[in-house]
Amino acid sequence: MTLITFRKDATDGKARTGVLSTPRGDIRTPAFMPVGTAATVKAMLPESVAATGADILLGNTYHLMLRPTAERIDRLGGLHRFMNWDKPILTDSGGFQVMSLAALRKLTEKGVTFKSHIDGSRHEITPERSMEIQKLLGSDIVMCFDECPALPADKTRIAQSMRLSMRWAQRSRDAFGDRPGHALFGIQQGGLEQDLRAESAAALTEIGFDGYAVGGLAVGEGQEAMFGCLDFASDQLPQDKPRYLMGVGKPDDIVGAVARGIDMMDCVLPSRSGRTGQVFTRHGVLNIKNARHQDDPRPIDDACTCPACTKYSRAYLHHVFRSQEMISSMLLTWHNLHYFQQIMDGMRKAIAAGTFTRWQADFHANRAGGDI
Ligand SMILES: CNc1nc2c(CCc3ccc(C(F)(F)F)cc3)c3[nH]c(N)nc(=O)c3cc2[nH]1
Ligand SMILES: [Zn+2]
Repeated sequence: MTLITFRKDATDGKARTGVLSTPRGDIRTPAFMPVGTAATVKAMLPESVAATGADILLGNTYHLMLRPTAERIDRLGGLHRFMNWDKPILTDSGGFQVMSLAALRKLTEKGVTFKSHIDGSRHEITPERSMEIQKLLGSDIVMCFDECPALPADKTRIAQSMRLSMRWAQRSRDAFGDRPGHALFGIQQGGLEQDLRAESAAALTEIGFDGYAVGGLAVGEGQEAMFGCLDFASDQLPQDKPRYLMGVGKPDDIVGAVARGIDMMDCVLPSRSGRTGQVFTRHGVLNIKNARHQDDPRPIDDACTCPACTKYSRAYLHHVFRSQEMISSMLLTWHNLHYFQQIMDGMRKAIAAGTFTRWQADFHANRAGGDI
């Protein structure tokens, strides 16, 4: 069984481009990973997600352990078979979702107990149980079980939480065992504190992982604080392994993160906002429900090659959104995911050509207003 290998093909400043190879397929980096929370990228067929250019998608331990349960998915052949996605899947470890979704949560050294937001049943996730669930799901890239502290929090609280996550990282590593062809990623914590992030990076590097996530960000700190943290956090992590910034983000967040050494990102934004009528374009954001679109025969973006832009007018998309037709979510989600993948493709090419600085300037100039 081949291992998972990360090949860096080029760098431009702190930005990198390369390929993360797995037995289920290659992931071109920098990579954007669509969120497929409960075994589906909402409003998209798997073949449509692949057509947008996604090489990997995200699944969720928390949601799937509650319904339909990891054991049932395992009995049915694993998550890839279950959801008809044969490319790589990365699953989060569940801790973040428990803290943001579940009720009556209790955090101890052992792990987290909570009440299901679906039926009120009681559950426990520990590093060991999280590894077991992710193994039952069959995901290719497994995340350590961690605690992502809610901000704002004082430095003492951030330090205690980070040190707990580092003990859980060791337990995750021990429970993951030796699984050729599957990767385990550690998650750096430490809030916005350079010294705590350094301590976390050192602890994770000592344990040894196939990739390193920057956790604890995109939790309301704002872009300036996030970029300030990335300015030092990336360099604290091993430079020969993939770096995954969790939960990011808007197009300009993504570009700024890649410029600071990030290789992989995920965000619900393109899919979730597509369902609310928010459309991302290279000239900025528009909302299709606005009355100004109701007679507009033009496509969303005449340079976009997605089905929404090549086959439909703004007037039509306005109509089906207003009428709450399912095709609205399908077309707008497809367009947004396609657009996010176009950004990644543009960055990969620019980094390989050594023209990333110019590409960034064009990216920001294009978005500077103008009627979209
Ligand atoms: C939105 N901001 C954010 N998201 C964050 C996430 C979730 C990422 C994720 C993974 C899978 C899914 C799924 F729906 F596809 F399943 C959805 C979201 C974090 N996850 C962990 N483990 N540690 C963190 O410290 C952390 C920080 C995060 N900031
Ligand atoms: Zn489009």
